[in-house]
Amino acid sequence: MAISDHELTEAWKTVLALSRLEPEQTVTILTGPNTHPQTLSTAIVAAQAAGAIVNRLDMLPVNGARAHSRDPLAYVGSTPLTGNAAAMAMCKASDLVLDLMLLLFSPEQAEILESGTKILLAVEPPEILARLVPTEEDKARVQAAGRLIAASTEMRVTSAAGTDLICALGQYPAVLEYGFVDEPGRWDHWPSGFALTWPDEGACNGTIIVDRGDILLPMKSYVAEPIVMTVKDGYVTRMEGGVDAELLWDYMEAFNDPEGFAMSHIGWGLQDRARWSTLGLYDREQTIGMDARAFAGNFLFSLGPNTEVGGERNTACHIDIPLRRCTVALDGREVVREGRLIDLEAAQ
Ligand SMILES: O=c1ccc(O)c[nH]1
Repeated sequence: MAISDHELTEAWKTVLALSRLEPEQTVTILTGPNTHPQTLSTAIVAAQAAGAIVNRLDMLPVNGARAHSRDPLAYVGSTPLTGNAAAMAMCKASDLVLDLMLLLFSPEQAEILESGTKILLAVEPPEILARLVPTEEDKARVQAAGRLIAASTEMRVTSAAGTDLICALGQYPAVLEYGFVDEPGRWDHWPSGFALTWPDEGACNGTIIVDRGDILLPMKSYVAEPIVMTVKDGYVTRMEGGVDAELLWDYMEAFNDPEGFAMSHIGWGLQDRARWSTLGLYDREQTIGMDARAFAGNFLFSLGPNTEVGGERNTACHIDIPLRRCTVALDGREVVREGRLIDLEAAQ
């Protein structure tokens, strides 16, 4: 449902203020063919209102003839910035990049962040951006989860459906997604509201049941028949189930890359303003499904890349699978119980 330019401009002003944008700082807005015009026009107004020097860098699309999905998160790793020294120089010379195109899971994103530039991803439609404007409370909740991840050596995920997954932790940092970029060199995604990390390489084993109603992304489907995934030494080695399982496997095989079957990030949803059911009300191409990734109490796991945390696995195949009704425990301490969030701050 549409929102007004005024409402989205105010939302941008809030997010840029939370991101500590200062007068005279330089903002580069990365755009592409799928950038929403209202998101762009209101970002420009809000960034100028903050006194920033605002540039636009419009990128030509890549990978279109290789990908089997139009979702920008479906085919990752190479972007219009890959091998593009001029565009990289502009991003690195900026204090803040507003990514309205999607660089996520690319070595170029990591390289820009290393220069101290902040990157904020924002590609959801305007009404979802406005509904999920981040807050300091979101940040506090995600940070509390991140502290627990950083202090833990094991994540165990179980469910009545039969999930039983054990992941060793410690090799990789916690990645916090609370929707704004308030530190130099930080990446975040507006909208979001979840914490994640990666299992230690090769140290993730067990069974994951993707049950009825659980979500496959970028398919944007609610699974109708359970998928039984066998995880061995950090890779999904078997997928058994009905047509959902066959469709997923067929899609992943198109990449012809065994690294796409590796476990990627693992974590849980903390956003109580996001809902499991929202995805079902949108056409597939209208959203990348951030409500599905962020709804409070999900267990979100992913397959594919680990470049976000400095890993070498730059596979183009990236699958996100949020599960309901799981229990997630860190060194035995439950953070989600049967799909319901445990309030860490209250429990402390
Ligand atoms: O914000 C995001 C989006 C996709 C993903 O896999 C991780 N975080």
